[in-house]
Amino acid sequence: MSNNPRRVALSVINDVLNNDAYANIALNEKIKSEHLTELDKKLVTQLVYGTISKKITLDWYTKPYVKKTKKWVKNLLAMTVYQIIYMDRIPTSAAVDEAVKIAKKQGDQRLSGFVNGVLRNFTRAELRSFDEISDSTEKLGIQYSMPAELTQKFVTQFGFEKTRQIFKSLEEPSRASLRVNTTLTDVETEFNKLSQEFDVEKSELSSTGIVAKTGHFADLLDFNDGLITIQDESSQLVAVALDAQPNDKILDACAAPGGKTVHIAEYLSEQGHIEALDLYDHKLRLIQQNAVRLHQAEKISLTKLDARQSFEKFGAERFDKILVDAPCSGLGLIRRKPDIKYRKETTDFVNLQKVQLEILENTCKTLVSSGTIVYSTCTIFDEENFQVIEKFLAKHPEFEQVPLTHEKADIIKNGCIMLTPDAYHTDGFFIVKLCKK
Ligand SMILES: C[S@@+](CC[C@H](N)C(=O)[O-])C[C@H]1O[C@@H](n2cnc3c(N)ncnc32)[C@H](O)[C@@H]1O
Repeated sequence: MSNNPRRVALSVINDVLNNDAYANIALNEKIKSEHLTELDKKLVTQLVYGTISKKITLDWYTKPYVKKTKKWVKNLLAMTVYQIIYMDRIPTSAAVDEAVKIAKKQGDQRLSGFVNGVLRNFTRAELRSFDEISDSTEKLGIQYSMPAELTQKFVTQFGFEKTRQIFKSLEEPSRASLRVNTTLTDVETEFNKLSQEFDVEKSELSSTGIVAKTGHFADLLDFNDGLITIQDESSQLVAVALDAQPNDKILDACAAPGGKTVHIAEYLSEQGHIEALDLYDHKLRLIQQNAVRLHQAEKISLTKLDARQSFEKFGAERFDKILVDAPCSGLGLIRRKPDIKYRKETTDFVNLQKVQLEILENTCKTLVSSGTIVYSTCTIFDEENFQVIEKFLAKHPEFEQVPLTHEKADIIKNGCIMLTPDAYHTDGFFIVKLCKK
């Protein structure tokens, strides 16, 4: 018998919002372990991502009726209000009845009465208007479900209007972004093939990129055979910036799951080589899987190593090029991973910057003279981007910045690629290139 999809969704939402689980991992595990029909799997996915991404807004809607209650009850109310407001095909009465049943089963008679009362009050009243909120920054945060501290951070760096544009674009569904492995096929051939089945477009940003509004590309034969891979258009610009030459020896300091490692490898001949590092065995295995699938495994060595030990491991002047695709807050990924915005560690910019600088500091000693470092992050905040580079260059006069260029001039800021998620509907992303004199 199939399990109740709302109960399954609530347990994932509780794990993510109350116990800091990652939404994608918690959801995948639950979907695998519970008996659900294909239709229910879709419903669970929508309830989980919809409720998590709009949690602050949803709580605000029921706030007048809820003084204090348990966290899971608040999550249940939010998930139900999400269905009532955003899912036209679910009748309000069905959403409320299901919530009351869950409250009775997971709590008791009193809690189910409370849930029933709140939801009846909510459905009887007119939907609150955001115009009730007088402070414009607070209003923006509540309207787009962004925590207050983070909203303030966006407004401080980008200004009010740009922040609104970014938040608005984060509400739109993510697109699927593919990269063609040009060592095995060409963009035209893949584009024509994919066009027969999907509504695809060529990427505006990456010459080897193809984008689609929807589609399950990981099930395709060409994905399995390594002719195409899934990679955001922004990430596709990193290997291009590194400009690997066929015989280069390259250090990929923070490599897992290896999306950029395999892309760089595609530029190398048999004489070229990449040392790919990461902290965890299970993550190194992901690089290996990618490398095998894209037919690049012979050019890549995997080492479990803290990149801050690169010099001790590899010695001086060992690499022609280095990629530091640094561990970061990931705040450029909110559209695809909405739970990121609620994580405490994502706004610990001091500690993140410290680690980012330490990685650059150590790896740079392994670079040959005239060698280049590309530093990239999937975040758009200065602390993890421009400030890191300013501090690094201030301490290392032997390095200088190499300005990056792109035919879309609006993605270049101070010689770096800086993609905000609203501009081309990509992840938020940053790339800078440095050269050792
Ligand atoms: C942004 S992700 C890299 C994504 C990867 N370059 C790609 O394109 O698929 C950062 C990676 O750095 C790893 N990492 C974090 N701290 C590290 C360190 N001190 N040394 C090496 N790797 C580290 C993380 O485990 C994570 O896999």
